[in-house]
Amino acid sequence: MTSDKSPNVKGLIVVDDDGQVVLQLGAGQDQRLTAMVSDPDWMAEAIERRIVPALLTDVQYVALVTGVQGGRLVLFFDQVTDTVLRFFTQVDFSFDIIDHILSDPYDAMAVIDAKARLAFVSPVHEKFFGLKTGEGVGRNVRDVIQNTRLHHVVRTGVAEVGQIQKMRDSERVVSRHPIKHDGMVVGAIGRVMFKGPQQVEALARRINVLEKEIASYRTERKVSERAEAFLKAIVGQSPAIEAVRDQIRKVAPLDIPVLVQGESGTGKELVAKALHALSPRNKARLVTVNAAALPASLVESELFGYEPGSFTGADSKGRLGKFEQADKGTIFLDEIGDMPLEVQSKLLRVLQDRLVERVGGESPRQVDFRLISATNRDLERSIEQEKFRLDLFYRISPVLIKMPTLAERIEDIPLLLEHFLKDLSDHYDRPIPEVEEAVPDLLMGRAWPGNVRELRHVIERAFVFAENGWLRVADFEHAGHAAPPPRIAAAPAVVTDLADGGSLKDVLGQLERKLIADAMIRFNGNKKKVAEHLGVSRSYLYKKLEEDFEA
Ligand SMILES: Nc1ncnc2c1ncn2[C@@H]1O[C@H](COP(=O)(O)OP(=O)(O)OP(=O)(O)O)[C@@H](O)[C@H]1O
Repeated sequence: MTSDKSPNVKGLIVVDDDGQVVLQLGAGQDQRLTAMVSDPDWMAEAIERRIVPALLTDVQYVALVTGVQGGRLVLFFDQVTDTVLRFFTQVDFSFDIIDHILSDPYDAMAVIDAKARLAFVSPVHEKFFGLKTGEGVGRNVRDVIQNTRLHHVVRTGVAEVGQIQKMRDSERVVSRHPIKHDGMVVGAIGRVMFKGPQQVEALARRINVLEKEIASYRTERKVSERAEAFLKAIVGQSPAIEAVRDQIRKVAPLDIPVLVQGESGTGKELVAKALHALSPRNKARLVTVNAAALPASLVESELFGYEPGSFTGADSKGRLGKFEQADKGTIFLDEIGDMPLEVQSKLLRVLQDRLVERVGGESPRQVDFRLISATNRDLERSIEQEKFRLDLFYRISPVLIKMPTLAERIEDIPLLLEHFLKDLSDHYDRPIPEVEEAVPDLLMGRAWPGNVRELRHVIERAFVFAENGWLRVADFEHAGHAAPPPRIAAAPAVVTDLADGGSLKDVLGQLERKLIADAMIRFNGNKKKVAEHLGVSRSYLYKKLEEDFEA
């Protein structure tokens, strides 16, 4: 190194084999350094490490210890950066590391000074160029290394990274860095990063593959988190509901039909959603069909689709049936027990052959779906009464998941209460209320013929009355729900407003009209809210409004 700014030898001390100082030059005359090298412990360590810090209060040196005939030579260098000083202070084998870097058989390296003269060529690089050890040193880099640009780098002070350099008929990917001292370029270092662009391409390909793998793991994780969310949506910790969750986990990955049986409002649809979300078909659709809501005349075209112009009133473009929509996914046939017998026969054929024929179509189409069905009916009884086909029952129910009624898992009510209050607070954009201690007991003490759906409605009505951030027993009374004696269904208070007499059907009809009218007033005619509030479907509400109010 020739620059004044580069580390300089500031002095030296020579000691003989007995440890006596025999020569001192420059900084080596400093008494403190003399005392240091005269200390046998310091010298033993310095011989071992070869490069050691020599720190005085006002100046810091790095000492290099080397053997000479009849003794040792200690050279003192100054202008050492903190990092270098730290390296030599903290690493006992710093000399070995430097030795490794300079002679690493995989690391081809060349160092030039500010005048573009080679100062060092690593052994592997010398071998590559057919040079003997040290042969290139002192020569201009351009005369030794083909297509080098190191001389540019010392001139411009700008690094060049990842460049392809042709040397001796092969290409190498190289990096060239200027080396600065106190802001001045004192030299440059060139290193081979990869043995040829192919190596870089191979690396890029590997990175690509890894990136794709990571992306697919991320998607998988997201899918499984989403799937778990569907399981969590089935709120409850009772053994009965835990058993349902276990069954879902076991059965979901298998491609077999599942029948979910349970009273209305027990969460059958939630089970169907979780089964789909945890199945390998979760990237395709879950298509829900409510068999009870379909008039018999439309069931066929709904399920199997129709060709353009196949019947009056049909969409001129034709329509995909639900089975085709569920291709590669899951079809959920809700209320399957209410399906007319003739449709049951057609469904049976689809389940046997996995072929659907559109209304007005000529050739059947192959579809790939998983079937989940649900019913609140006792299908065995329907079979006895010849309302449901036995062969269809076998087809749809290789796995049967029975939903517990709310009465069978009454201990879940506090959790359900908490869950619905959070949900309602989000929905109505109100804070979650505190719950009076007696409320869970009140809810656990009554009968729930409508199961969780009914519980949700009761909580929602009381929530509307909740004031000052508290949900109290009185709010349930306001909502007309504390009145019935525990677990015995009684006529709601509104019955007293109804006209006396008439058959049970008439009285129930009147009661229904009154409830609908009250709700229409309360929700300003918003039919969606009215249907939700009363726990009926919107189509049922429309039908009732047409029959009873607009006629
Ligand atoms: N375990 C549960 N955790 C949270 N919510 C539930 C649970 N069970 C049911 N619900 C809620 O109760 C309501 C009714 O549930 P769902 O529609 O799944 O019942 P269902 O058994 O399919 O009823 P139906 O036979 O009348 O169609 C929904 O609002 C649902 O979110």
